[in-house]
Amino acid sequence: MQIQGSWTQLDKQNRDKKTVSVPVSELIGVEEGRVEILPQKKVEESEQHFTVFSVKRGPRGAGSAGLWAVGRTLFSCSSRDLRDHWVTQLRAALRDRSASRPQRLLVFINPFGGKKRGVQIYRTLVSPLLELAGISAHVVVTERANQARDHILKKELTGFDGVVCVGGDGMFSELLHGVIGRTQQEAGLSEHDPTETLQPCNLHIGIIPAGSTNCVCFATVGVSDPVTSTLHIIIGDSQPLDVCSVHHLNTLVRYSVSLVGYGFYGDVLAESERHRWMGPLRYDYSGCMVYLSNRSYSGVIQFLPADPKFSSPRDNTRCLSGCRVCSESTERLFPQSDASSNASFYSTSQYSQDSSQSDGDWVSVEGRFRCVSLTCMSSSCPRSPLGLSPAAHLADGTGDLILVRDTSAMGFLKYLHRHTNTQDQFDLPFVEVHRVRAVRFSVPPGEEESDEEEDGGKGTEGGGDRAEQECERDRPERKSISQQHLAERGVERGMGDDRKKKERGLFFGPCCSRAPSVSVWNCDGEILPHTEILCRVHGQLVRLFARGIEDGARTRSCRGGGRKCKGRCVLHT
Ligand SMILES: Nc1ncnc2c1ncn2[C@@H]1O[C@H](COP(=O)(O)OP(=O)(O)OP(=O)(O)O)[C@@H](O)[C@H]1O
Repeated sequence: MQIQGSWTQLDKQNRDKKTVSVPVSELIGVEEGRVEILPQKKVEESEQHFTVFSVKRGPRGAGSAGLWAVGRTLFSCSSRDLRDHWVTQLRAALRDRSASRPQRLLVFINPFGGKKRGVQIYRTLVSPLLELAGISAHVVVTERANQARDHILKKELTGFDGVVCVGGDGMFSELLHGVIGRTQQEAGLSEHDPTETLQPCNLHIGIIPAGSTNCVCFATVGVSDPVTSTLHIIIGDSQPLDVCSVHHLNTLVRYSVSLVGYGFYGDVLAESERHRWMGPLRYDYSGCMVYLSNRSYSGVIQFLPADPKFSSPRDNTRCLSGCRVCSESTERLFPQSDASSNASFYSTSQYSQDSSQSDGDWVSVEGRFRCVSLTCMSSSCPRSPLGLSPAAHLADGTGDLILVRDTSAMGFLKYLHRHTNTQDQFDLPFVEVHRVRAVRFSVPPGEEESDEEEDGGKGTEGGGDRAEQECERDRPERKSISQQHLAERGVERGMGDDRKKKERGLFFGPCCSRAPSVSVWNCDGEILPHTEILCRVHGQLVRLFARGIEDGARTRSCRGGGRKCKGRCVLHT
């Protein structure tokens, strides 16, 4: 049952204005006196006043759904005793009814993420709110890539209720790998075995968006806003999240929550890594260049379909806060009575990379594709508000596999454009979408990249681009994953293979002087070092301090503490 606090606002003539209700679970803190927290802390001592801080939802409307702010309500009492009584009672209510709230957090700040404002964002917006809520934080400002992941994997974490990153999707990925890896180590499980039923992680992950891409935050909260995310952490929201493990020959390559993409999305990432010096603009530039190059790739895709009776990628539903499909999946994924059923569901034979189509359940598709994408969530972002797969679920143990077959340049543009509006991007003859539990990808015999050792401009070092080199000096070890793989694979060499010249669009020819026979995989913004992979979706493997996207129509609008509420309120018991 949700306990509500409600009060009536009074205007200057002490007349009732309106009654405001706030669930106790959405109270942030109570302070004696007249207090302001943001943008700067101001305290005015007063024996008869106290200030209540609570979650305030932003006005409904384009772009603000899901935006939370700090609501501030000033109460005046007839005596100091009465004031103290209220403060004590409210603090006790907060303590008693908030078992899920974190008390101690481990925070990692990437000082180089996005516009390099991570430290400032934490100091000015996050830390004051954590302090108000009585949450203590141990803060690590990272000095190198993968420091946060290694810290979580190796250091003592006793006493922490959650780990938080201040950064972008890359930082989130570090925490994801650290938390999953640590949990499996402690459980004595092998992450490399694709048939293993991994142990769900108890340590919650919080994301304070401060990167150039904050897709995971946007897709799980609905907005990319540091204050909103901090408030979700404070009130101890808990959103389970499916995670896809990517394997190559029985070795874990990476975990992904948003996109494992081959073809267009892989090429855009590879191209953008070469233009890192451009900053966030590089994604637009690379998107245009790769689109103009008009490439498609051969591939064999095998997938294990999810049970269509629970949901489908084209059922026009949205995974919103309190999603029914996800809650029902919890019961299926973690049946109280029979813990072993999960293991048999994912039987060894079904996941063996060597197994053939005779596995029965596996479906096989072969052809030339513009892109092959697997996503465990809608992957909505400000540019694509409904995302790659609008009906995908955050926590139902499935992913959506989107196959875009080779088509004309105009056809592909139509597909891409539909991500930016409400038109159905799957309603095109060259697009198919499947809800799946696992996917295998291989290159047909004879199409493998035969020329990995081909010469010519390998890596970025040889490029001699000064701006790029200066940028890299700012970001020690940043080159370690994607750029290393690019250099090793020779993807940056101009992608040469004259055999494929005839497959280039004539009109767009100048943009793709040489077409490659294979693409690369983009795994949540990192390039994978392998082409042939096996992906498996692990239902509700991690938990975020979030609650999914709130349906604006269903949420209560709390206006307490707004500018018009000058603060004289009467509390109802
Ligand atoms: N101190 C550091 N120096 C260099 N790299 C770091 C540091 N801390 C974290 N990183 C790495 O930087 C990468 C990008 O960070 P993050 O996701 O926070 O920012 P971003 O701006 O969204 O990233 P990108 O520039 O890749 O879009 C992460 O993969 C992380 O591993």
